[in-house]
Amino acid sequence: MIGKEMEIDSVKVESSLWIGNKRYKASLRGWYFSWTEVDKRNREKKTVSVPVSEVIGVKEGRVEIQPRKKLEDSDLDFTLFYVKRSRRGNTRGTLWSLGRTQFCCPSRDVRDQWITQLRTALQTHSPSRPHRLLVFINPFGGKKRGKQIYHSLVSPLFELAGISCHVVVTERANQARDYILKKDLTGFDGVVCVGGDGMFSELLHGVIGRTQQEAGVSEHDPTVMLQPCDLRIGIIPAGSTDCVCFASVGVNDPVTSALHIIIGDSQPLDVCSVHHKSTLMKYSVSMVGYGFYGDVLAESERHRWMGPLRYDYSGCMVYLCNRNYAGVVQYLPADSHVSSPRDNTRCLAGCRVCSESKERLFPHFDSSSSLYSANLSQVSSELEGEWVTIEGKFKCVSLTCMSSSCPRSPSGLSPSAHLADGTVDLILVRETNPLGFLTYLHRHTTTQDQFDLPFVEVHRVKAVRFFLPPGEEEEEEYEEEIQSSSERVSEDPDKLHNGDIANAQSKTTSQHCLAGQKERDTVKSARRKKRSFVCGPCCTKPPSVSVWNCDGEILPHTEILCRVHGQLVRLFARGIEDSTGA
Ligand SMILES: Nc1ncnc2c1ncn2[C@@H]1O[C@H](COP(=O)(O)OP(=O)(O)OP(=O)(O)O)[C@@H](O)[C@H]1O
Repeated sequence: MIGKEMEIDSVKVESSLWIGNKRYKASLRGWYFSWTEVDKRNREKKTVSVPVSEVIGVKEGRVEIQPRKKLEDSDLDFTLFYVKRSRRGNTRGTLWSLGRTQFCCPSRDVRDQWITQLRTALQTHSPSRPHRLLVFINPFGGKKRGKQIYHSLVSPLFELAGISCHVVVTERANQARDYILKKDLTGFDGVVCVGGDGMFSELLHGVIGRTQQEAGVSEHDPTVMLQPCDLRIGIIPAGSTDCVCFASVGVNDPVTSALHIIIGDSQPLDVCSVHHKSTLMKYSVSMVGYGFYGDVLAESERHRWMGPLRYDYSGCMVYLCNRNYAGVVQYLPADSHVSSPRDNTRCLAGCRVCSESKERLFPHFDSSSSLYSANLSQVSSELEGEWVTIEGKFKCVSLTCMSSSCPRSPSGLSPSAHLADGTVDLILVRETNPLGFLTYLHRHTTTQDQFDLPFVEVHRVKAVRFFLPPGEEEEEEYEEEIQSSSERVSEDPDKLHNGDIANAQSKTTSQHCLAGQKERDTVKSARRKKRSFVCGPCCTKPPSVSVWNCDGEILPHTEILCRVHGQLVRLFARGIEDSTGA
């Protein structure tokens, strides 16, 4: 008899269940819920096994949520929703969708026991699932489909999983960042953005800034040990660039990301702080690039009206200019015994290098030393040979905390970079001929090694300084002009940001510092934007100095210090699942 087969303890159930007219032997044992088809002669056939940690929800009756919600109430049925995997095209990652199976039980009692036990198992085996989330939607990101993506694809899944959400549709840039910095966040288990990399960056700055405010840590001190952030960040990709999502999940698919959030995945992420003297400029998780990548961004800003095409156009134009920039790069090498940018490994879900990383300590940093001396010998002697110095002319200098893979470059800027090992990859492309540089760029789109070129070098590092060679320092006059403009801005914040008056209120907080910085950046960027990085018939003297592109934003200074903060934040993700094993 079916009823007698039922055996229950806290997380163990076994009984016959029916799917359609086929009988299955189902069991819930520890971490797995499995069902095996049994034929009329009691022979066992194929087994399906779902980890409890990947169950999205268990509902009474026959339930459908897609394409629209439908419920057929019945005393004998229950519906199980879970993560289903499939491969997507030529990308490395695994696409997740919502799996659904309707089970019919022999009695109502058995049905209720299954539901109770499955829900208990969920609580026991998935303690880090979020219950309440703060969601920010950028209605103008990407193809302007953020609201539609959230309401049609994501919200029904959150509802099914019993997650309650407070949704804010942003009305201006930096609203999400300011909200996180200022408002009461009690009760939220995480923050989620529906948008692109720019929206993610807002959440990143909000979460890091808030955590440091509460811990009484000054973000402007480049030597300080930042406090790791508790609030996890989720990304629902809906932008024109979804690089962070792509590099941490392997695909940019809203449903896959929503399911990772629901099951409470947690992926630590290294963050690079970028300082100029004693001022925090920005945090970066993907790319900080000078030279080619800076020029392309600056040029594309001048052609915003072209839409996404502006990147291709600007890329071609800047390439044709064949510009090189003089600079001094200093770096603090990471331990080369642990990993290297050319070891041909990939940072995948459960990465051993990341999990063994103990790079959160930063033992070599000497806070008393001058960081930005133009006198090279002075800098070297002060740091007693630990920093390596390279001076030369570069096509580009890039730093990347992660592989920075994207659909166009599936392996990314540095294919073997890790998400959370406390290091950053420094890529130096020295002066070369246009064909050589084209080869370098083209290899990003193929499987060929882009570092296997005589003018390219790559180093795994913990910190980088960049400054101009003696005699080519940043213009003081320019600096002063910017300073006085930003002072005027601070006096009258309305002039720059309508409705952003709150920025002027708490002058001592991190929020104010960042907001004030943003305004200074705006003024500086506006000036820099006027400077053309493309030389043509109208360009008399090509600029000798480029700009830094920091995760898609132009930095207002050339001389910077970048420092990695290992595992500073956590995403609702698990790294790229190896699709060959999925
Ligand atoms: N309501 C809004 N109005 C204007 N800008 C906004 C709004 N909400 C967010 N933003 C800003 O828009 C910028 C771009 O947003 P997002 O990254 O979501 O889209 P995107 O299409 O990928 O953008 P981009 O290609 O310019 O990086 C972000 O830097 C964010 O600060």
